[in-house]
Amino acid sequence: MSKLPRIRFIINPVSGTRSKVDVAARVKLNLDHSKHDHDIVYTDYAGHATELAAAAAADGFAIVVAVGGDGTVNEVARGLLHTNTALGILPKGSGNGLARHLQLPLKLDNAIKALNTGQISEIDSGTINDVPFFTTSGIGFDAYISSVFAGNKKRGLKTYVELVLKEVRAYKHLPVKVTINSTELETDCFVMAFANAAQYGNNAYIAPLADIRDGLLDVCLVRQLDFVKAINLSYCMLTRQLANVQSAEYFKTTGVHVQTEQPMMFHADGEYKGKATEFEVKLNPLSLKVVIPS
Ligand SMILES: Nc1ncnc2c1ncn2[C@@H]1O[C@H](COP(=O)(O)OP(=O)(O)OP(=O)(O)O)[C@@H](O)[C@H]1O
Repeated sequence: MSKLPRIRFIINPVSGTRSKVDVAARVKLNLDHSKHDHDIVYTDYAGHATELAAAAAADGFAIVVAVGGDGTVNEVARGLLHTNTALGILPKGSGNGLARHLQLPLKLDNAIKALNTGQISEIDSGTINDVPFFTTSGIGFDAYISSVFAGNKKRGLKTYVELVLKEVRAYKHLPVKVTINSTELETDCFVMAFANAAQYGNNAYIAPLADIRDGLLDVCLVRQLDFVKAINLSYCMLTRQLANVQSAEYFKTTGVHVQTEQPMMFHADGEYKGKATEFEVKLNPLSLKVVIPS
């Protein structure tokens, strides 16, 4: 029997904005079969990828590759947390936040080839109310946008930008009580982002200084937003700069507690997760192995 390290590809057949390519055929063509054995499985329903990934980890697979968007990456990564099995990514979504942060190739053939020569590294992960995230989570406007985006049949960056521009004027900040680095803060909150990676995806940098291996969350708080601040913040996000202090404030911390009077929406890696009046956000240092380009 072959003793080669094994790779499992988990394909979400419903993810991606691009035309449906035959991933199995491209894997056959580009994977170095002298280095790895592989198999390919497909998800049948939302949440299935976590079960498939956890089963692969328990079975001793060296690498499990998420083939899909950030939702699929999140589900696969959850199944691999605190195991010896590393996460690989063939990015097929519209944002591809973790793939971009880790500087993985975005083109399918190149992403497969990168697995042949990649090295294993460890990254932090976070939880918001016990829901794991790997790039960002957040409460307020960005969660509201993910809730609207989730019900939108059209995907992609253009749809997303149109949606943000349409909703940003109507959305209202809410009062929150935040405990961060032992300091209590009573403030308005338009959006509070908890960043493990620097970007949401699509090279939109909500926390330009975030380091995915530093054991810390980068918190970005936007208390209120008007038109001028929105322009400043958007410009800074797209040029990877910190926004001025009138627009946004940044904190580094191992955890955050937030209490609100009115229920606020929250998201994990861009997936809407519901509403709550209390949020416990935590960081789990070096809790996930990943394959990165060597
Ligand atoms: N077989 C399936 N049928 C229906 N939904 C699925 C299936 N497999 C996975 N899903 C769900 O599909 C959702 C979307 O997946 P994903 O985020 O990877 O793709 P995407 O939405 O096209 O990408 P992006 O979020 O980058 O735009 C996930 O929430 C996942 O739970």
